Amino acid sequence: MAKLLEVYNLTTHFYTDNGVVEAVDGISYSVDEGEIVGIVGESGCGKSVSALSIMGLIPDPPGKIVEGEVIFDGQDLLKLSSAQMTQDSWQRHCDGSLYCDLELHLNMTASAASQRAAELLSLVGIPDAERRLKDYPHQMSGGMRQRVMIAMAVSCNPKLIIADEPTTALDMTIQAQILELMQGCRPNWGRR
Ligand SMILES: Nc1ncnc2c1ncn2[C@@H]1O[C@H](COP(=O)(O)OP(=O)(O)OP(=O)(O)O)[C@@H](O)[C@H]1O
Repeated sequence: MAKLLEVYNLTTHFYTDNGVVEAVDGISYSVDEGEIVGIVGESGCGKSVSALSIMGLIPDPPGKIVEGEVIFDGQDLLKLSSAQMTQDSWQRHCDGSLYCDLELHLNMTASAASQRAAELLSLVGIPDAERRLKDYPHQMSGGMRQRVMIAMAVSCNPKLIIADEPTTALDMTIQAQILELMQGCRPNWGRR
């Protein structure tokens, strides 16, 4: 299977008043197309920082990626400028609504985007999805908001999703449903 993501010797440090925190210390791994890779480790071992490093979201200062390569789809992401990273599809799910994502990134008409957004909300287990589409975040429960984020993550059929503790705020039943959903809908992420 083709390699989708290759991480070599990724090393991220934070330069704090109390010294250098070697948060990520030379990790290497790869992810094939359609493959699920789990990263486990004790609290503070660098799981989140390694994910943020890949996405170009390390706050600099105090953080810095001091070494490594992150090859996604044949391109070294660490060599891209921040403007290129922002323009690129990498960070498109960091803001905006589900509906706007569909309109902007898949060039859907407003009514098609609305219909697909309702489908995606149903897919992640939000009841009465059409009505809920018009809700503001504060009108939803924490678990619902988390499921909307997952719907946004899968909405544009991404090749890769980096999910950092995607089920933490959810109860056990919903946790299982979300993991099943993420597992079951790759590589087309639920697209019919
Ligand atoms: N902005 C920062 N400034 C200084 N140190 C930081 C910063 N962000 C993270 N760290 C440090 O980097 C290390 C790795 O943190 P990270 O959040 O990646 O851990 P984690 O493995 O995801 O932990 P957990 O499982 O508890 O979420 C920790 O020692 C943390 O204190």
